[in-house]
Amino acid sequence: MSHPDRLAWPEARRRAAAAASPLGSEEVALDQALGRVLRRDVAAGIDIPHYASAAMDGWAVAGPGDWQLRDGGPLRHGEATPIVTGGLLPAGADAVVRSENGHVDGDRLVLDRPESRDHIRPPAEEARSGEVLVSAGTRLSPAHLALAAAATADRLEVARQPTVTTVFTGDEVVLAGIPAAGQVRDSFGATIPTILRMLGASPARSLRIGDDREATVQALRDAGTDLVVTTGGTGGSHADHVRRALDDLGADYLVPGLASRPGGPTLLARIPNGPLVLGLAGNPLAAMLGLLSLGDVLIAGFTGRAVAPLVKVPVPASVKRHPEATRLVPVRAGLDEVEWTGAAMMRGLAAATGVLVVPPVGDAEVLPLPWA
Ligand SMILES: Nc1nc2c(c(=O)[nH]1)N[C@H]1C(S)=C(S)[C@@H](COP(=O)(O)OP(=O)(O)OC[C@H]3O[C@@H](n4cnc5c(N)ncnc54)[C@H](O)[C@@H]3O)O[C@H]1N2
Ligand code: MOO
Repeated sequence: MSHPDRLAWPEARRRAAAAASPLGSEEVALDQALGRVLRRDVAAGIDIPHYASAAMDGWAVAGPGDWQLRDGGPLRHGEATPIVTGGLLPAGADAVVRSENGHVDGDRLVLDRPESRDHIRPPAEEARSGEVLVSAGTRLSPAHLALAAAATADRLEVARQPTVTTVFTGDEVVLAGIPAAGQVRDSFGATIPTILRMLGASPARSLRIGDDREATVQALRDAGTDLVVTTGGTGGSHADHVRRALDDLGADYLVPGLASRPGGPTLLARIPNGPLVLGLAGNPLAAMLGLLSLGDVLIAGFTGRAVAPLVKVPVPASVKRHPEATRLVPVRAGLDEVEWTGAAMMRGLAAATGVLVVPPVGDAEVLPLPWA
């Protein structure tokens, strides 16, 4: 069994970010692309907008008022025609008068108040045909999809998502009802696959195993997915088998442990000719923060997603540093540390909107929560 050195948090994140390479891509319809990582730039297929239109309901006019009303264009100097927002501006029009700023008198349009602007949306105001509007590497939001539709895209080339097996260990874990003394209710079955999906992976299978070396070896060896995420069993006790099983399988440790509090036992390893394994501690807060620390950048590597640098902030006076380890501190919006942040507690993280990453020296960084 290995006796791992714990890596500094930023170095562990760098190793996790470099651990996987993009898996390849597939084409999906726009309405299937939310949350996927774009692999080919989306360029405007036409000028956006591609015709001059009215920005307000009212009349398209040519020249200064008053105007002779007519039904449709083209307009000559001194003529006007009704138009609605988004309507094609008739040839000859040089402005739109809003309906509330003019009135019709017989066959004339009379201006009641001068307009401060022309209320015309000119062609190509937003983008020129061919201009790149969404870059490869972007995780697609609803706004990106609406923009891609305006750019006339029908299908998008997106990254294949890494498949994940989750392996939850622990003889003492129960799934329902009142746990007996010595048992705990499961914190992970309903949450970790969902978080993995939020981070851009495709959870394929969940297994539950007892504290058993052979069962752990088998679960890791037979997973058949790009990634395996385990919980519990990362320690050195007689009941902890994740490291022993990885050693049995000849795994290489990319992150043997993390110099963080909590989440110290978090590991990342590669099984030869097999999956990457992200081993999370059993303590619920430690597991969640280990997953957010390394899982996000790891999945970004599998999908080619660009990772934005974390926002740096001074360490608030109220937040204590740890002399050797990076503290992972659940905080509210104003960077106030929440209560109940013991490694086995969930009450603090449930109240938090982010995690402050507090190194032994230097500025802190803010790790966003994917659900906040
Ligand atoms: N002698 C030492 N003991 C411990 C050390 C140490 O350095 N020396 N490290 C502590 C730290 S830090 C952590 S974190 C844990 C790591 O534990 P494991 O990853 O081996 O996890 P387990 O021992 O299996 O479980 C720990 C804890 O978590 C509970 N658990 C496990 N699964 C679930 C689940 N699905 N839902 C809710 N809670 C779960 C489990 O019942 C234990 O209470 O080790 C410390 N000990
Ligand atoms: O690393 Mo443990 O995570 O503090 O409970």
